[in-house]
Amino acid sequence: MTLEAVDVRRAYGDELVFDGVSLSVSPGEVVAVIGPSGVGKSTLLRLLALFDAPDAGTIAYEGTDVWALSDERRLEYRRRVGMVFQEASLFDASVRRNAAYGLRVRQPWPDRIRHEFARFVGGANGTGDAIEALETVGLAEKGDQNAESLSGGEAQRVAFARALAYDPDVLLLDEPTSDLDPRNTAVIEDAVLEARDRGIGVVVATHDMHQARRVADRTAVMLGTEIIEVDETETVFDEPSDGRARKFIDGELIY
Ligand SMILES: Nc1ncnc2c1ncn2[C@@H]1O[C@H](COP(=O)(O)OP(=O)(O)OP(=O)(O)O)[C@@H](O)[C@H]1O
Repeated sequence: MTLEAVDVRRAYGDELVFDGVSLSVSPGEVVAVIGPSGVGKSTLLRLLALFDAPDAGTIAYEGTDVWALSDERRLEYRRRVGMVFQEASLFDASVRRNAAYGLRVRQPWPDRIRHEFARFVGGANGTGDAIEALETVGLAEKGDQNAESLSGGEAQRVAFARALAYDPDVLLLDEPTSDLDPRNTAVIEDAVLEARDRGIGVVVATHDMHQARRVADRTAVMLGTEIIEVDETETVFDEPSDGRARKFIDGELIY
Protein backbone atom coordinates (compact mmCIF):
# COMPACT_ATOMS: atom_id res chain seq x y z
CA MET A 1 0.00 0.00 0.00
CA THR A 2 1.68 3.19 -1.19
CA LEU A 3 0.51 6.69 -0.33
CA GLU A 4 1.64 9.43 -2.64
CA ALA A 5 1.32 13.10 -3.34
CA VAL A 6 1.60 13.69 -7.07
CA ASP A 7 2.42 17.16 -8.36
CA VAL A 8 0.50 18.87 -5.56
CA ARG A 9 0.00 22.57 -5.02
CA ARG A 10 -1.20 24.25 -1.85
CA ALA A 11 -1.78 27.92 -1.09
CA TYR A 12 -3.34 29.73 1.86
CA GLY A 13 -5.26 32.55 0.16
CA ASP A 14 -2.74 34.29 -2.12
CA GLU A 15 0.18 32.79 -0.25
CA LEU A 16 1.65 29.88 -2.24
CA VAL A 17 3.24 27.29 0.04
CA PHE A 18 4.37 24.81 -2.63
CA ASP A 19 3.68 23.70 -6.16
CA GLY A 20 4.59 20.65 -8.21
CA VAL A 21 5.49 18.64 -5.13
CA SER A 22 5.57 14.84 -5.34
CA LEU A 23 6.39 12.44 -2.54
CA SER A 24 5.54 8.81 -1.88
CA VAL A 25 5.83 6.44 1.04
CA SER A 26 5.72 2.66 0.70
CA PRO A 27 5.12 0.00 3.33
CA GLY A 28 8.13 -0.58 5.54
CA GLU A 29 10.07 2.56 4.70
CA VAL A 30 10.80 5.78 6.57
CA VAL A 31 10.80 8.99 4.56
CA ALA A 32 12.07 12.20 6.17
CA VAL A 33 10.97 15.64 5.00
CA ILE A 34 13.53 18.25 5.99
CA GLY A 35 13.55 21.96 5.31
CA PRO A 36 13.56 25.30 7.09
CA SER A 37 10.80 26.41 9.41
CA GLY A 38 7.70 27.59 7.57
CA VAL A 39 8.59 25.93 4.26
CA GLY A 40 5.46 23.74 4.29
CA LYS A 41 6.36 20.40 5.89
CA SER A 42 3.26 20.33 8.11
CA THR A 43 1.11 21.46 5.20
CA LEU A 44 2.37 18.53 3.12
CA LEU A 45 1.70 16.10 5.97
CA ARG A 46 -1.85 17.43 6.29
CA LEU A 47 -2.41 16.70 2.60
CA LEU A 48 -1.03 13.17 2.98
CA ALA A 49 -3.26 12.66 6.03
CA LEU A 50 -6.25 13.66 3.87
CA PHE A 51 -7.17 16.50 6.25
CA ASP A 52 -6.98 19.05 3.45
CA ALA A 53 -7.30 18.69 -0.31
CA PRO A 54 -4.53 19.91 -2.60
CA ASP A 55 -5.36 22.92 -4.82
CA ALA A 56 -3.90 20.99 -7.75
CA GLY A 57 -2.43 17.52 -8.22
CA THR A 58 -3.56 14.33 -6.52
CA ILE A 59 -3.20 12.38 -3.34
CA ALA A 60 -3.27 8.71 -4.28
CA TYR A 61 -3.63 5.70 -2.05
CA GLU A 62 -2.75 2.42 -3.78
CA GLY A 63 -3.06 4.40 -7.01
CA THR A 64 -6.58 5.62 -6.20
CA ASP A 65 -7.13 9.39 -6.36
CA VAL A 66 -8.58 9.78 -2.89
CA TRP A 67 -10.22 13.17 -3.45
CA ALA A 68 -12.18 11.76 -6.39
CA LEU A 69 -13.98 9.41 -4.01
CA SER A 70 -17.14 9.97 -1.99
CA ASP A 71 -16.67 11.42 1.52
CA GLU A 72 -17.51 8.03 2.95
CA ARG A 73 -14.95 6.12 0.91
CA ARG A 74 -12.34 8.79 1.58
CA LEU A 75 -12.94 8.39 5.32
CA GLU A 76 -12.09 4.70 5.00
CA TYR A 77 -8.70 5.68 3.59
CA ARG A 78 -8.20 8.41 6.15
CA ARG A 79 -8.63 5.85 8.92
CA ARG A 80 -5.69 3.91 7.58
CA VAL A 81 -3.38 6.87 8.13
CA GLY A 82 -2.19 7.85 11.61
CA MET A 83 -0.91 11.36 12.25
CA VAL A 84 0.92 12.65 15.30
CA PHE A 85 0.94 16.42 15.61
CA GLN A 86 3.61 18.62 17.12
CA GLU A 87 1.39 19.22 20.15
CA ALA A 88 0.20 16.05 21.87
CA SER A 89 -3.52 16.36 22.62
CA LEU A 90 -4.43 13.98 25.43
CA PHE A 91 -7.61 13.95 27.45
CA ASP A 92 -8.35 13.67 31.14
CA ALA A 93 -8.18 9.88 31.55
CA SER A 94 -5.59 7.22 32.18
CA VAL A 95 -2.58 6.88 29.91
CA ARG A 96 -3.89 3.47 28.81
CA ARG A 97 -7.27 4.86 27.80
CA ASN A 98 -5.55 7.64 25.89
CA ALA A 99 -3.38 5.15 24.03
CA ALA A 100 -6.43 2.99 23.26
CA TYR A 101 -8.55 5.92 22.09
CA GLY A 102 -7.99 5.46 18.36
CA LEU A 103 -8.65 1.78 18.77
CA ARG A 104 -11.96 2.24 20.47
CA VAL A 105 -13.40 4.62 17.93
CA ARG A 106 -12.14 2.55 15.02
CA GLN A 107 -13.36 -0.80 16.19
CA PRO A 108 -16.63 -2.11 14.86
CA TRP A 109 -19.40 -1.41 17.36
CA PRO A 110 -19.82 -4.93 18.73
CA ASP A 111 -16.13 -5.05 19.73
CA ARG A 112 -16.29 -1.61 21.19
CA ILE A 113 -19.29 -2.47 23.31
CA ARG A 114 -17.59 -5.65 24.41
CA HIS A 115 -14.52 -3.70 25.59
CA GLU A 116 -16.60 -1.09 27.35
CA PHE A 117 -18.52 -3.85 29.08
CA ALA A 118 -15.32 -5.63 30.13
CA ARG A 119 -14.05 -2.34 31.53
CA PHE A 120 -17.33 -1.70 33.35
CA VAL A 121 -17.26 -5.06 35.06
CA GLY A 122 -13.66 -4.53 36.09
CA GLY A 123 -11.91 -6.47 33.34
CA ALA A 124 -9.34 -5.14 30.92
CA ASN A 125 -9.37 -1.36 30.69
CA GLY A 126 -7.31 -1.18 27.56
CA THR A 127 -6.51 -3.54 24.78
CA GLY A 128 -3.43 -5.61 24.16
CA ASP A 129 -2.47 -3.40 21.22
CA ALA A 130 -2.54 -0.25 23.33
CA ILE A 131 -0.45 -1.86 26.04
CA GLU A 132 2.03 -3.14 23.48
CA ALA A 133 2.27 0.34 21.95
CA LEU A 134 2.91 1.84 25.40
CA GLU A 135 5.67 -0.71 25.89
CA THR A 136 7.19 0.36 22.59
CA VAL A 137 7.49 3.95 23.86
CA GLY A 138 8.63 2.84 27.32
CA LEU A 139 5.49 3.90 29.19
CA ALA A 140 3.78 0.60 30.02
CA GLU A 141 4.28 1.15 33.73
CA LYS A 142 2.42 4.47 33.58
CA GLY A 143 -0.74 2.97 32.09
CA ASP A 144 -2.90 3.70 35.12
CA GLN A 145 -1.62 7.23 35.67
CA ASN A 146 -3.74 10.18 34.54
CA ALA A 147 -2.44 11.56 31.24
CA GLU A 148 -2.65 15.13 32.53
CA SER A 149 0.05 14.40 35.07
CA LEU A 150 2.60 13.46 32.41
CA SER A 151 5.58 15.55 31.41
CA GLY A 152 5.55 17.11 27.91
CA GLY A 153 7.93 14.45 26.64
CA GLU A 154 5.86 11.61 28.06
CA ALA A 155 2.69 13.11 26.58
CA GLN A 156 4.34 13.18 23.16
CA ARG A 157 5.24 9.50 23.58
CA VAL A 158 1.63 8.63 24.50
CA ALA A 159 0.38 10.45 21.40
CA PHE A 160 2.81 8.36 19.38
CA ALA A 161 1.66 5.15 21.12
CA ARG A 162 -1.96 6.02 20.31
CA ALA A 163 -1.16 6.31 16.61
CA LEU A 164 0.84 3.09 16.68
CA ALA A 165 -1.80 1.13 18.61
CA TYR A 166 -4.32 0.95 15.84
CA ASP A 167 -1.71 -0.30 13.41
CA PRO A 168 -2.10 2.21 10.59
CA ASP A 169 -0.79 1.53 7.09
CA VAL A 170 0.97 4.88 7.16
CA LEU A 171 2.18 6.96 10.09
CA LEU A 172 2.81 10.69 9.64
CA LEU A 173 4.90 12.37 12.32
CA ASP A 174 5.19 16.15 12.53
CA GLU A 175 8.36 17.09 14.44
CA PRO A 176 7.84 14.11 16.76
CA THR A 177 10.80 14.91 18.99
CA SER A 178 10.96 18.71 18.92
CA ASP A 179 10.39 19.05 22.67
CA LEU A 180 12.17 15.91 23.77
CA ASP A 181 15.49 15.34 25.50
CA PRO A 182 18.00 12.95 23.91
CA ARG A 183 16.78 9.94 25.87
CA ASN A 184 13.13 10.42 24.87
CA THR A 185 14.20 11.22 21.33
CA ALA A 186 15.98 7.87 21.15
CA VAL A 187 12.83 6.09 22.41
CA ILE A 188 10.74 7.66 19.66
CA GLU A 189 13.35 6.98 16.99
CA ASP A 190 13.51 3.32 18.03
CA ALA A 191 9.71 3.16 17.88
CA VAL A 192 9.80 4.63 14.36
CA LEU A 193 12.16 1.87 13.28
CA GLU A 194 9.98 -0.73 14.97
CA ALA A 195 6.92 0.59 13.11
CA ARG A 196 8.86 0.40 9.87
CA ASP A 197 9.91 -3.18 10.60
CA ARG A 198 6.24 -4.03 11.12
CA GLY A 199 5.59 -2.87 7.57
CA ILE A 200 4.19 0.59 8.34
CA GLY A 201 5.22 3.38 5.97
CA VAL A 202 6.42 6.36 8.03
CA VAL A 203 6.86 10.02 7.03
CA VAL A 204 8.72 12.23 9.51
CA ALA A 205 8.80 16.00 9.10
CA THR A 206 11.77 17.29 11.01
CA HIS A 207 14.10 20.27 11.41
CA ASP A 208 16.66 17.85 12.72
CA MET A 209 18.87 16.69 9.89
CA HIS A 210 20.70 14.28 12.15
CA GLN A 211 17.39 12.62 12.93
CA ALA A 212 16.70 12.19 9.21
CA ARG A 213 20.08 10.58 8.85
CA ARG A 214 19.45 8.23 11.77
CA VAL A 215 15.98 6.97 10.87
CA ALA A 216 15.12 7.67 7.24
CA ASP A 217 15.56 5.34 4.29
CA ARG A 218 14.82 8.25 1.96
CA THR A 219 14.99 11.99 2.57
CA ALA A 220 13.20 14.84 0.80
CA VAL A 221 14.57 18.38 1.04
CA MET A 222 11.96 21.16 0.82
CA LEU A 223 13.18 24.63 -0.07
CA GLY A 224 11.25 27.61 -1.38
CA THR A 225 8.09 26.19 -2.90
CA GLU A 226 9.47 22.82 -3.99
CA ILE A 227 11.02 19.56 -3.01
CA ILE A 228 14.43 20.17 -4.55
CA GLU A 229 15.91 16.76 -3.80
CA VAL A 230 14.53 13.36 -2.84
CA ASP A 231 16.65 10.24 -2.74
CA GLU A 232 18.19 7.58 -0.52
CA THR A 233 19.19 9.34 2.69
CA GLU A 234 22.87 8.56 2.22
CA THR A 235 22.87 10.06 -1.25
CA VAL A 236 21.06 13.22 -0.13
CA PHE A 237 23.57 13.79 2.67
CA ASP A 238 26.76 12.65 0.99
CA GLU A 239 26.30 13.57 -2.63
CA PRO A 240 23.17 15.66 -3.24
CA SER A 241 22.63 16.51 -6.87
CA ASP A 242 21.17 19.95 -6.09
CA GLY A 243 23.65 22.60 -4.96
CA ARG A 244 21.04 24.26 -2.72
CA ALA A 245 20.40 20.94 -0.96
CA ARG A 246 24.12 20.63 -0.27
CA LYS A 247 24.24 24.17 1.14
CA PHE A 248 21.18 23.54 3.31
CA ILE A 249 22.64 20.31 4.65
CA ASP A 250 25.98 22.01 5.30
CA GLY A 251 24.15 24.77 7.19
CA GLU A 252 25.24 27.42 4.70
CA LEU A 253 21.77 28.47 3.60
CA ILE A 254 20.29 31.00 5.99
CA TYR A 255 16.50 31.44 5.93
N1 LIG B 1 -3.95 27.64 8.34
C1 LIG B 1 -3.07 28.46 7.76
N2 LIG B 1 -3.45 29.65 7.25
C2 LIG B 1 -2.59 30.48 6.65
N3 LIG B 1 -1.28 30.22 6.49
C3 LIG B 1 -0.82 29.07 6.98
C4 LIG B 1 -1.68 28.12 7.64
N4 LIG B 1 -0.94 27.05 8.01
C5 LIG B 1 0.32 27.32 7.60
N5 LIG B 1 0.39 28.51 6.99
C6 LIG B 1 1.61 29.11 6.38
O1 LIG B 1 2.09 28.20 5.41
C7 LIG B 1 3.50 28.12 5.45
C8 LIG B 1 3.93 26.68 5.69
O2 LIG B 1 3.62 26.32 7.03
P1 LIG B 1 3.94 24.88 7.62
O3 LIG B 1 3.42 24.86 9.02
O4 LIG B 1 3.44 23.85 6.69
O5 LIG B 1 5.54 24.89 7.61
P2 LIG B 1 6.56 23.91 8.33
O6 LIG B 1 7.63 23.65 7.35
O7 LIG B 1 5.84 22.75 8.87
O8 LIG B 1 7.10 24.80 9.51
P3 LIG B 1 7.68 24.38 10.95
O9 LIG B 1 8.90 23.58 10.66
O10 LIG B 1 7.97 25.70 11.58
O11 LIG B 1 6.60 23.60 11.64
C9 LIG B 1 3.95 29.11 6.50
O12 LIG B 1 4.29 30.31 5.87
C10 LIG B 1 2.74 29.26 7.38
O13 LIG B 1 2.71 30.53 7.98
